[in-house]
Amino acid sequence: MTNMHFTKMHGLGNSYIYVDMFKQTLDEDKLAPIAVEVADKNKGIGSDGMILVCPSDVAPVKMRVFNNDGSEAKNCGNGLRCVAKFAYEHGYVKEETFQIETLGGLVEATVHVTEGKVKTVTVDMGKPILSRQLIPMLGEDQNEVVAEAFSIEDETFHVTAVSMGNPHAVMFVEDINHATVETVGPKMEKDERFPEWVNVEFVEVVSDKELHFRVWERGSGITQACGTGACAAVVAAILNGHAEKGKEVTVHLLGGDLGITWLENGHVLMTGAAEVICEGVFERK
Ligand SMILES: N[C@@H](CCC[C@H](N)C(=O)O)C(=O)O
Repeated sequence: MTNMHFTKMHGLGNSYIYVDMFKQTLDEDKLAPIAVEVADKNKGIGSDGMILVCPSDVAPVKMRVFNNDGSEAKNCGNGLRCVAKFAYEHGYVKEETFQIETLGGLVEATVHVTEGKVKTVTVDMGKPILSRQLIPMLGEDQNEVVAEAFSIEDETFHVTAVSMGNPHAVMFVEDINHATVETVGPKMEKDERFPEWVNVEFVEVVSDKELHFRVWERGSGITQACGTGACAAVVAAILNGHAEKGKEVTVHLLGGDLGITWLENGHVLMTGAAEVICEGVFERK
């Protein structure tokens, strides 16, 4: 039996088990099974996955993200805000603006602190990747995939593909309350046209400043929120003429709101909450 110290945190209800790798080690080949184990709501702690807060050679801290099926992702928006809070409140960084290494590259986080506690975090998520090959998505070779017809069984959807370090397929719907997240989500997630699978987002445009959002996450299914997905949704909204670059868009997710701006310099800024739920020790067999 090995005991693993953890902190459960969430960003708008998108919860992960955070493990402080500054203070403990886990075998590399055990990471995927541990993520599945801790995420289990009946026999584990219950979460959308596991996030390792690790030392880095190129930044004060590095994030590694595992979905609740054990697959590793290159990025996680809600995770980045929680890692920023964790690193700042544990004294691994002293500045309020610092870099975080992800498998998708470096991002910059700014923590907003009240009475010594981080309440919200702004992350410069970098530039979205729009090239079909880099999403990656198969199909006729045009550089960007904007409102491309995509048939599943006898239904046709219009997909805009955006990578925020991880792949997203965004679709605009008339009424978010009737979005077919549970049925279309898993089919599109593992469709062979997405060789690395994909996060699937359903978005209702309220105005050029407001979107409603639901997600089927690759490797985790329905979650309350997806930070990278919300960034992808705003980029897709702008590419489809529903919103404007340089102006903040409020994205309403099941678990709360995110403020997202696709800046004129190409970077995407995301601001939202990060919260601790509990800390404890997980007894591993
Ligand atoms: N919840 C996340 C994204 C987590 C990874 C994703 N499921 C993937 O496999 O790419 C977020 O807040 O961005």
